[in-house]
Amino acid sequence: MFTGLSGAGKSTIAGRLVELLQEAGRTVTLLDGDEVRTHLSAELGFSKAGRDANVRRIGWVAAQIAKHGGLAVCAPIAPYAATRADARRLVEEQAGPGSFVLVHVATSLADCEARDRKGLYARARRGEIAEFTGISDPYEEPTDAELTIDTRSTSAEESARRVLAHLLGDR
Ligand SMILES: Nc1ncnc2c1ncn2[C@@H]1O[C@H](COP(=O)(O)OS(=O)(=O)O)[C@@H](OP(=O)(O)O)[C@H]1O
Ligand SMILES: Nc1ncnc2c1ncn2[C@@H]1O[C@H](COP(=O)(O)OP(=O)(O)O)[C@@H](O)[C@H]1O
Repeated sequence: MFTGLSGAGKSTIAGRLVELLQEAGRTVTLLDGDEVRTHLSAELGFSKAGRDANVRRIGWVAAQIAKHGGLAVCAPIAPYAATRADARRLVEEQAGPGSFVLVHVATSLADCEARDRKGLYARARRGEIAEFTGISDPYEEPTDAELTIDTRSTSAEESARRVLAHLLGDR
């Protein structure tokens, strides 16, 4: 599971990771934040309860996939440590210790805001989006990530290859 602020680079790195896994002959399911919000969590908002339910659903689906030997790559913001821990527990209960890998895409708020690819930070600063992660809603930095990625010094390609190496056991 990737975690990080909006615009940190989760989807970009996760998308490339999926391609690399497929090239390595692995079957992989991508549970991207935006797609999950459209298909699995359409009725949920961005309150703490909404986010928790969303991330637990992702964890549950990933656990089912992992249980049957598949690989799920997930890329939600997942701002709450306890909820990420729930997802970890759900997956490890089904697929064993070490089967859940947390990747913190640790792009700073200042950098995400400078990119502001979707214009969401500007809207959040104007008060047009309530409860926006990093602006008016919390992001709890992980202390239990298996990998931490600094996108200032690591390209998306290199980041995806680092995660791939970790997943394929080349640690
Ligand atoms: N209030 C608020 N806060 C944060 N993000 C918001 C909000 N409203 C809409 N969006 C858009 O929703 C995307 C994040 O959804 P997630 O499902 O990943 O969030 S969470 O894990 O449930 O917290 C996020 O997408 P990414 O930019 O890809 O992370 C935003 O585009
Ligand atoms: N080193 C990097 N790794 C990942 N994305 C990067 C990097 N440098 C710049 N970017 C850009 O940052 C943006 C990240 O957007 P996205 O992947 O949708 O983030 P998220 O899914 O975390 O919201 C993209 O436009 C991407 O091209």
